[in-house]
Amino acid sequence: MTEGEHGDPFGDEFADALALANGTPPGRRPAGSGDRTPGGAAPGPYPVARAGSPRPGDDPAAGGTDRDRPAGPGDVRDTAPARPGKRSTGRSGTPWRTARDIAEHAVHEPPGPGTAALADALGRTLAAPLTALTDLPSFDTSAMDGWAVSGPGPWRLDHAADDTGTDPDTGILAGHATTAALPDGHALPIATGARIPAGATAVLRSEHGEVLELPDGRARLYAPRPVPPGQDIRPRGQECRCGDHLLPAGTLVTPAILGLAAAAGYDELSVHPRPRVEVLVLGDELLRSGLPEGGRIRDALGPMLVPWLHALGAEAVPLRHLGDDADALHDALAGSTADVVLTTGGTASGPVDHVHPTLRRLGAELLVDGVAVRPGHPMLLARLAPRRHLVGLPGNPLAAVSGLLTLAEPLLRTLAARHPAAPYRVPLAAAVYGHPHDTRLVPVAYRDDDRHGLVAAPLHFHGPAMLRGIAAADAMAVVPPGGAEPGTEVELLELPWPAGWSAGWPTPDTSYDPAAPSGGAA
Ligand SMILES: Nc1nc2c(c(=O)[nH]1)N[C@H]1C(S)=C(S)[C@@H](COP(=O)(O)OP(=O)(O)OC[C@H]3O[C@@H](n4cnc5c(N)ncnc54)[C@H](O)[C@@H]3O)O[C@H]1N2
Ligand code: MOO
Repeated sequence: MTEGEHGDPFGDEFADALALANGTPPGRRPAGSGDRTPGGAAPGPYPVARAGSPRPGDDPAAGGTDRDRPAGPGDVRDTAPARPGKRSTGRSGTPWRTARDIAEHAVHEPPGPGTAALADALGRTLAAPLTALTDLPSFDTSAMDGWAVSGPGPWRLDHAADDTGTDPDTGILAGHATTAALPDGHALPIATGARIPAGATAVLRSEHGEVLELPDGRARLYAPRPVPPGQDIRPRGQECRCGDHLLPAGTLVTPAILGLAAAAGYDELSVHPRPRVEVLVLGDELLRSGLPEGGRIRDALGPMLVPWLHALGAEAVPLRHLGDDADALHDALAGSTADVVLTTGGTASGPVDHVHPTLRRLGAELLVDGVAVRPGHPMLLARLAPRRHLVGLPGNPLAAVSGLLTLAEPLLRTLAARHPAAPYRVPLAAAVYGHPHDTRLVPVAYRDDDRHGLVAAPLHFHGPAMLRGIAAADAMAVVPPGGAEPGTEVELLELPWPAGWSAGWPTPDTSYDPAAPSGGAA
């Protein structure tokens, strides 16, 4: 870790804290690490102000007053030339909450709803209330294996089989029904889930009844104690009546909801479509397989982002690796039909960081250009066209996660018509150093604490280029500028793994193919 990596030489304390977190000795800086402006600008404590108008993101209204308006060349508010060292990636930037708010409101509403077969509805949002299409249960149902009995016992067991073919020995099975009414003083074997015959007043569990053979050769059923009327009968409509509202529009479809919908008679559901996201991975240095070698490294973001996006309710079209090719990026952005394009890398001001210049070339409107958050401050949000947006994630992997949670999640949430997660605050198990001015997002894991109950323990290995911390995390803690003491309640951004489960793993790219020779595609 160098301060250059964070792009913001805020003094020893913060640099040292980060150095500690990243396992490097604090207080020692590599020679020249203050020289973070390749153009030779003095490494002063404050970033050089950007040429042109103020950042639109500094004003919450700036990104929200003319939403969905087509972008035109005159919309480009970032007029600074994309020369290394000239564009600031330092302290300034849209405040973290404002950035999330701009992303959430970058589109007014989700695309119109459609219908989806039950299995395809998983992870989408109900566009209409779920209303019962039937009573549940739809008939009086036996809750236990035993006997349907009529009136007080003992009961005769010689009730004749009826014309539906009910076997007097097995009785009424689930999925079957008898049309004959059970006379008072009679009993008939019945299985859990079977329809209660007319005339039955209760069900006697098999373990509670005793069948005795009388001298006359006929069998009688005895119960050790009186059987209250209605015992172990689930009456029709106990859970709901046909027409009852089961769930409101806007509910995220989980596996449990699929079960309820099927029980209530649905074959398909009215849901909002998943927003389509195209992931463009930038960087010539990236390998798609094998071990890092010759200065090249593995692409860690492609494998992570596609399923993560799916968990956020989006559908990722097959991702593309574009290298550091400005024209390829231009053509990909110009030709994309996705609701959201997600780029990784190339957001800073290095010689092959093509995102800003390409957005200018396309006349895109920058809604957020840099966020006051660590890691990930060079992240950006741009409008390519009405209802088509680009989220630029920084290349450092944890910085990319930060951009995903800060900008992509709120935008996709609106597009997928999902509700925001309820605000969630948990005390910190240990102190977390703060940035002097910026919000920090820090991976945490839940622990049980004698004093505070559930606490969030900050994890090591949370440097911007590291994924080891987030891989072990339950959530990202939102640490305000200045840091937080142990026991301070901090807001948590939960990771979408439980939601991801409900959102339909595996993703289409990784779906199990029983015909595949290996027993399933990786
Ligand atoms: N002069 C300055 N340089 C940088 C600043 C700054 O303020 N001034 N900010 C730093 C910060 S903070 C970040 S974060 C990065 C953002 O850089 P880019 O978005 O342009 O990303 P790249 O330069 O392409 O890559 C950065 C880093 O991440 C690695 N990377 C990229 N993609 C992947 C991937 N798919 N999987 C794994 N690793 C990836 C890449 O190899 C680089 O090591 O800029 C700093 N620079
Ligand atoms: O290295 Mo940076 O702060 O985006 O993570």
